[in-house]
Amino acid sequence: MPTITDDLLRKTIRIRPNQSFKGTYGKVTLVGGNKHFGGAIIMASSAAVYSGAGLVTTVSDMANLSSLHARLPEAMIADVNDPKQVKALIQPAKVVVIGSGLGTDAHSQQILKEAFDAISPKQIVVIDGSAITLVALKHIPLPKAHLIFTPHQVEWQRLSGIKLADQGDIAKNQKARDRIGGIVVLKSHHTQIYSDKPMLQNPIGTPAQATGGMGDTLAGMVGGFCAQFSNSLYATASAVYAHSDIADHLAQNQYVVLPTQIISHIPQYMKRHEARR
Ligand SMILES: NC(=O)C1=CN([C@@H]2O[C@H](COP(=O)(O)OP(=O)(O)OC[C@H]3O[C@@H](n4cnc5c(N)ncnc54)[C@H](O)[C@@H]3O)[C@@H](O)[C@H]2O)[C@@H](O)CC1
Ligand SMILES: Nc1ncnc2c1ncn2[C@@H]1O[C@H](COP(=O)(O)OP(=O)(O)O)[C@@H](O)[C@H]1O
Ligand SMILES: [Mg+2]
Repeated sequence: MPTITDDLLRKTIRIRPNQSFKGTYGKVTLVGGNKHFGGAIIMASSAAVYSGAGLVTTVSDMANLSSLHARLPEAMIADVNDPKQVKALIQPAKVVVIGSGLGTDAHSQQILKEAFDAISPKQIVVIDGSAITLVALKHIPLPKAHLIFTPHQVEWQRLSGIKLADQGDIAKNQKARDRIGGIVVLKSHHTQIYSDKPMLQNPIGTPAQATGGMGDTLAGMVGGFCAQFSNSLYATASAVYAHSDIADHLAQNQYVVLPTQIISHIPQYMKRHEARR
């Protein structure tokens, strides 16, 4: 079973060419954050910006407008309750991250459907949190695109039908991924990444990461890495590894590692692990 090492980061994180501009590094649109879960979409959006995405737009409930602007002035924001804006901001994105803090009520369901309708086949779509739950429980059809699912174990149980106790069975998980398609980041204390290639195992990470918002942060990182680096599987695996490696480092001196602390360390970490000249 292949394990991810920091070699993969050096192959994935390219040196930025001098002749480049924000457009070179990909547009990411994030959709999520209802009135109660604003923090989730703020963390995901911050993780995308701090991972180096060229242009980040957050489509969220307007209740989150001032907190998002105050914490992350780099991001643009649009109203998730305006279907025209949802469509207009999804269409030009290279990567769409959807679901972090979206919620699962009827209104969230409507937003997810509108967002999926706006997606086109060349786009990369990171499906996280509430979006996974809605797809699984409300049978919302998936868009035709390059899909990356980031379920925790309960979300994977909902999506795949595989009970938590059986999720140690790699063949079973692989079979479910083959049925669903795309890339599946099955998050746990040792996250596994399923795709049409052999499963990639993340060998690192710490229980200091077991705190709310940790997965929202990973979803934003996956979005940011996929916006910039050409191989989506390697970009995803690199984001997973970097997320855990930063956490491991901080956990040497901390009982718990906060998602926002991981976010603030991403730019320095990426510099230390970029491709060698
Ligand atoms: N600050 C925020 O705004 C936050 C918002 N969040 C959002 O809240 C929404 C619901 O997500 P949740 O994951 O809380 O709710 P879910 O209903 O999807 O699943 C969580 C439930 O499963 C249980 N569980 C058992 N084993 C687990 C495992 N291995 N991993 C994870 N959960 C396990 C948990 O204890 C909990 O009862 C998502 O949209 C998410 O993005 C959360 O990320 C928390 C932080
Ligand atoms: N014990 C642990 N060891 C390593 N990583 C962990 C541990 N517990 C949680 N994590 C990581 O934290 C994240 C939790 O994701 P998730 O449950 O979706 O969080 P949230 O939705 O609250 O943001 C995943 O990336 C998971 O791998
Ligand atoms: Mg989550």
